[in-house]
Formats: sequence, structure tokens, C-alpha cells
Amino acid sequence: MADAYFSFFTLFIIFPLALLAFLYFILRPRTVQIPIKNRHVFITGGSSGIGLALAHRAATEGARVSILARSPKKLEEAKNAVKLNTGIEVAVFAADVRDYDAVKRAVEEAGQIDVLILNHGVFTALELEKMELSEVKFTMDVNVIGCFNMIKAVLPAMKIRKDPLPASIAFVSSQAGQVGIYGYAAYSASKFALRGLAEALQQEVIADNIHVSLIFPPDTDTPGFVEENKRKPELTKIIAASSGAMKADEVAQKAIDGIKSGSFFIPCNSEGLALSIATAGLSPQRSLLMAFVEVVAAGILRIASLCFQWSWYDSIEKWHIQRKSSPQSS
Ligand SMILES: NC(=O)C1=CN([C@@H]2O[C@H](COP(=O)(O)OP(=O)(O)OC[C@H]3O[C@@H](n4cnc5c(N)ncnc54)[C@H](OP(=O)(O)O)[C@@H]3O)[C@@H](O)[C@H]2O)C=CC1
Ligand SMILES: CCCCCCCCCCCCCCCC(=O)[C@@H](N)CO
Repeated sequence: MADAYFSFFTLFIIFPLALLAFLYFILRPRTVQIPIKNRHVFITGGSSGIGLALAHRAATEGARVSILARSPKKLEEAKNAVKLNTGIEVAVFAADVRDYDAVKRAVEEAGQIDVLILNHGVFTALELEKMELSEVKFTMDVNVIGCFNMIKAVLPAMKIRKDPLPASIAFVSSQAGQVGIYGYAAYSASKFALRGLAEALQQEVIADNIHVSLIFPPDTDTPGFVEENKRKPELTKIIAASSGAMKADEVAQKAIDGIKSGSFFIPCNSEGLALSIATAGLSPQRSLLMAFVEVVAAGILRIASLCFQWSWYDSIEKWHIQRKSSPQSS
């Protein structure tokens, strides 16, 4: 009896406390709070969907907001919408993130940036076999090289800012940037690339008090998503339905809260939280609680991940069998 009590005590009290104490000492980088009120938040792709919702959110919280996208018309509409909603005037910049010179001009005109949100993105869900190589290159150019262009343009001034407050660079990735999904060969590759970029960049800019975040939304109701759905493979829909769909405002709220608390990974829903814990790998973790959960839940989440793989491959197998019996519906 005394032995049972002793092992219960060790397992559920001593071990967790020792783990917490150990994690408390080793966790790097340390926690940080990044205020956005009265600071300059610059959002790429801010004229539509998640980016526009981010602009609304940041303006509501008292930030000075700039948005950048290609279409001047959509930018103007976004500006009017934010003005109508919040009374705040956002600055707009028409540029293609693939064009470094254009991006640099916009950034210089906008003035020193405290929070850079790299939200622009293009997505086509299609089997690689059916996708033109030009579309693959386009996806990589906008989603990946576009981020490099922006960061190269923003970083020099961000590093020498007079403001002693912490600054932020946040990437809008996707849950398809945490796990490869059928139909997203190009898109998943582009979003996975952002994780490598973010992890390396965080080590390079930590000494300048700049903090990097990666936001992982699930399917989100936006104009881009409506367009994507027009030719999305059935299997992509089935697999992506493993995570719930969200509204752009909800994603924006999660993203802004995550940026303010300096989180490296920012999941947006409960499936996303499980996915972030399951794919924690060697990413930095500032939160003691999250680090604790990652350590304790690693094994069980690996089992959950394998169950998801089992169900996805099962859907793929069934879909192929069905297609063989009725070949006309490709
Ligand atoms: N909606 C979803 O289901 C999900 C979306 N995401 C990610 O969220 C981000 C936003 O998506 P969402 O709001 O749905 O997309 P939308 O298509 O609704 O909006 C995309 C925005 O990016 C801008 N943009 C696109 N290409 C460029 C470019 N080359 N240069 C500058 N700006 C550009 C667009 O403006 P313009 O065309 O005028 O340039 C627009 O403002 C993307 O990175 C996407 O991958 C992640 C998970 C789920
Ligand atoms: C233990 C693990 C739990 C796992 C739950 C896994 C759920 C994964 C679902 C992935 C959904 C991908 C959506 C991509 C959305 C997107 O980016 C496009 N709409 C393009 O905009």
C-alpha cells in the first residue's frame, strides 16, 4: 500500500514538478509580450480574406495599419471597408511581392515597421500530375520568394529601430504547412519552406529583439478559398475536413493574440493545437505549459497521427476503387 502510494506520488507529483522546473530553466527564447497599440503593423495580402480580417483586428486594437497587395482596386475597397468599420485610415501599397524593387519602394514609403505579417499567398489544389510546372513555380515564387523579398526589404530598418519595444515578423502558413495533403504538393512545399525560414530567421534576429511567429490556419472562408474550391480534388476536401473550417475573423483574432504573446507556433483551432504539438520537432517553444504538454503528450499524439494517416489512406484507397468501377468520374 505504502509502495503504491509512493509510486503514485513520484509519477504524478515529483516527476511533473521536476520536469516543469527543468523546462523552466532551459526554455529559450524567453517569453515576450509584443504590444500592437500605437505601433505600425504592415500586412501583405491585406486586401482580402485573412489579411483584410487582420487589418480590421489590428486597427480595432489601435495599431497604425498598412496593407500591401497587387490590385489597387481591391486595396481601395479594403481601405474603405476598414474605415467604415473602425473609423481608421489604413495606408495602402500596390506591389507584387515577387518584385523586390517595388516591395522596397513600398516599405520605404510606409516607414519603420514594428509588426510585419506575411499573409499574401496563392493556392491551387490539384494533383501534381495535372498541374503545370509554371503553376508550381508561381506558387513557390509568391509564397516563398515573396516572403524573402519582404523580409530583405523590411529587416534593415526594423533592426535599427529607435523603439525599445520588441518587434515581430509573422508568417501565415497553413495546416498544409504542417502535414502534406493530397492535392497540395506545390502549396504544402511552399508552406513547409516557411517553417525552415522562420526557424532559421528567429535565431538570426533574436539579438535584435525581433520575434518570429508561424500561423497555421485550417480551411478558412475567404474569397481565395471560394476560388480554390471550384476545382479542388474530392480527396483534398475529404482529408482537409479532418480539421474544422473557420471564419477569417476568428483566424485573425487567434493570429493577433499569438503575435502579441510572441508564440512561435500559432494554431487556430483545436485540431491545429493537436497538430502543432504533434509536429513540434525542434521548433522553439516559449510557453512552459506548452513545452510540458509537448513532452508528456508526444507518444500519444504520434498514435493519433498514425490513426489520421490510416483514415486518409483508407479514403484514398476507397476513392480509387470507386473510380475504377465508374471511370468517367475522374
Ligand atoms: N483560406 C484558406 O483556407 C487558408 C488560407 N491560408 C493562407 O492565408 C493567406 C491568405 O489567404 P486568403 O485570405 O484565403 O487569400 P485571398 O486569396 O482571399 O487573399 C490573398 C491576398 O494576397 C494578395 N496577393 C496574392 N498574390 C500576391 C502577390 N503576388 N503580391 C502581393 N499580394 C498578393 C491578394 O491581393 P492581390 O490579388 O490584389 O495581389 C490578397 O490580398 C495565404 O497565405 C493562404 O495560403 C492558410 C490556410 C487556409
Ligand atoms: C494528432 C494530429 C491531429 C491532426 C489533425 C489533422 C488535420 C489536418 C488537416 C489539414 C487541413 C489542411 C487545410 C489547408 C487549408 C489551406 O491552406 C487551403 N485552404 C489553402 O488556402
